[in-house]
Amino acid sequence: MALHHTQFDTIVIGGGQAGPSLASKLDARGEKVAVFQEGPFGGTCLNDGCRPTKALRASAHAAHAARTAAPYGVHVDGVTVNVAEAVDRKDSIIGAWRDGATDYYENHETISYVTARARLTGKDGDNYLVTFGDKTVTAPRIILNPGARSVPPPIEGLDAVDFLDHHTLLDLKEAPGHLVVIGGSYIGLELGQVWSRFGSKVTILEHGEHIISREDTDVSDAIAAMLRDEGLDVRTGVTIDRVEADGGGAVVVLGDGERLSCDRILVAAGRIPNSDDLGLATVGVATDKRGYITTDEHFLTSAPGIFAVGDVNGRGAFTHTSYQDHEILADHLAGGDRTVAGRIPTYALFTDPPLGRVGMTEAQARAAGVNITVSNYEMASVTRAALDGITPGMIRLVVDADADRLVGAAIFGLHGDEVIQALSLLMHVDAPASALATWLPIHPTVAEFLPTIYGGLEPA
Ligand SMILES: Cc1cc2nc3c(=O)[nH]c(=O)nc-3n(C[C@H](O)[C@H](O)[C@H](O)COP(=O)(O)OP(=O)(O)OC[C@H]3O[C@@H](n4cnc5c(N)ncnc54)[C@H](O)[C@@H]3O)c2cc1C
Ligand SMILES: NC(=O)c1ccc[n+]([C@@H]2O[C@H](COP(=O)([O-])OP(=O)(O)OC[C@H]3O[C@@H](n4cnc5c(N)ncnc54)[C@H](O)[C@@H]3O)[C@@H](O)[C@H]2O)c1
Repeated sequence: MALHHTQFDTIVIGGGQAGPSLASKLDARGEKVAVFQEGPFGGTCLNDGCRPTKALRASAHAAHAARTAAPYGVHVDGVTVNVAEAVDRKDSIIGAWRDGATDYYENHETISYVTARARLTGKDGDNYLVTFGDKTVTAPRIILNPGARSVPPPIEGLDAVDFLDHHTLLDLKEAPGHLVVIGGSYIGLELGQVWSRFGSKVTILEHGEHIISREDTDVSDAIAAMLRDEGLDVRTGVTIDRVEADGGGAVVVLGDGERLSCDRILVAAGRIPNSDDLGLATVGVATDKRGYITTDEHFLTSAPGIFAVGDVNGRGAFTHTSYQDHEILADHLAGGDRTVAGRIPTYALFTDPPLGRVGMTEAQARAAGVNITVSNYEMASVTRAALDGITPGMIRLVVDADADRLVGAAIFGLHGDEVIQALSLLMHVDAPASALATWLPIHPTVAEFLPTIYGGLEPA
């Protein structure tokens, strides 16, 4: 920790995926900047989110590839997973990144990087007061990047058992015999599949009618089918009545009376913004009814000079949206004209194979009154998928027929997280959807089928 001043030009509260990079840019412009970060450098993404989960996903992929190698003429006997070694691998990759960045910020000659929880405590003239421990520092500009946190749903008895979340699950040294996952969305599906491949029996309990419910229902159902084929017990429309402690494990009692005995429970039932303990009321920063800080298209809150970036502003819940928030705000503070208006949503669900998404679902486009044409294609008919032997999935293009513009796409299957980005770029540069018809992709790749799929558009 190095507090170089007590009066700053900018104070960043929360070291998520936007704050430290903003601090570096403002520091490079000669500003006096402080960053307050509670917990390890790198926030959720680096420590218990995107990256450690993908490191373990890679171990799970290796196990799955070995177990299913026989049809390729490759015979691997007795595949076992040493979870402790997979976790060590994850820790060594993440630790190297975290240690390097921590060292950089903690020993920075001009940026004050402080490992502490900070709160807004009022205003003195043009300066906001920021308190940590028994100290107070001040600045006329505040950037809030405190992220979000997972919360357990209100299920009777859940608090009485030692349930896991995405943080504690990542450090298990052995796969639980039976892992029950509450919530069938990003976290539950990705981590449920990883632990199934590590050897756990996995049951996913989703109370909605479909898993990953923001997607078109046939896409959700295709993902559920893929997971069930792999041996996961994926249940939808489930009500959990209560949880009972049972020795070291638990019994999950469902609404229909079924009693599911399990060794551990993973709670993956949603996240809320970390806006409740920032002292927002002391300075007049408004939130919506779900606790997201309301901002304009430059991330300015209702208080002059206070900006909110990352998950806490409700304009995205991904590392790439938070990182882009930093780019937009840095540009704005330097007098540029970038805004968040018109940002096209894009993300992936990292099951294996993954779902890549951009723009609207078919259902959303229809609800928005767009005159759509739609084309669907089975991944099993894609040459590369057949060659690689990874055939679950589908590709969907949704086009505004009047404007000749792609309004959304879903690619569930091999390389879906990468191929979708060609379509995301097409939308970003506002190119005609018909450009796909004359595009020259590489053979044999998944993307090479996009012109063919474009040719199959029909009114929907
Ligand atoms: C299991 C999991 C997997 C994920 N996988 C992906 C993925 O594959 N791809 C993707 O794009 N996104 C993924 N996400 C989402 C992604 O992690 C977040 O959207 C991303 O980290 C952006 O967060 P942020 O910048 O808002 O802040 P965060 O990264 O959440 O960091 C905020 C930091 O601020 C600190 N803080 C909070 N309040 C204070 C305070 N008062 N004082 C000081 N410090 C404070 C917090 O302790 C935290 O360390 C995943 C999330 C989880 C949980
Ligand atoms: N691939 C990625 O980029 C990635 C990966 C992980 C997390 N994230 C981010 O983290 C956020 C949170 O992810 P998440 O999966 O925890 O939450 P989510 O909000 O996406 O989904 C929570 C799920 O839990 C279900 N649920 C809630 N209460 C339940 C109950 N009592 N019983 C059964 N089911 C219940 C909901 O119906 C929903 O399907 C996401 O919005 C995403 O932005 C992103």
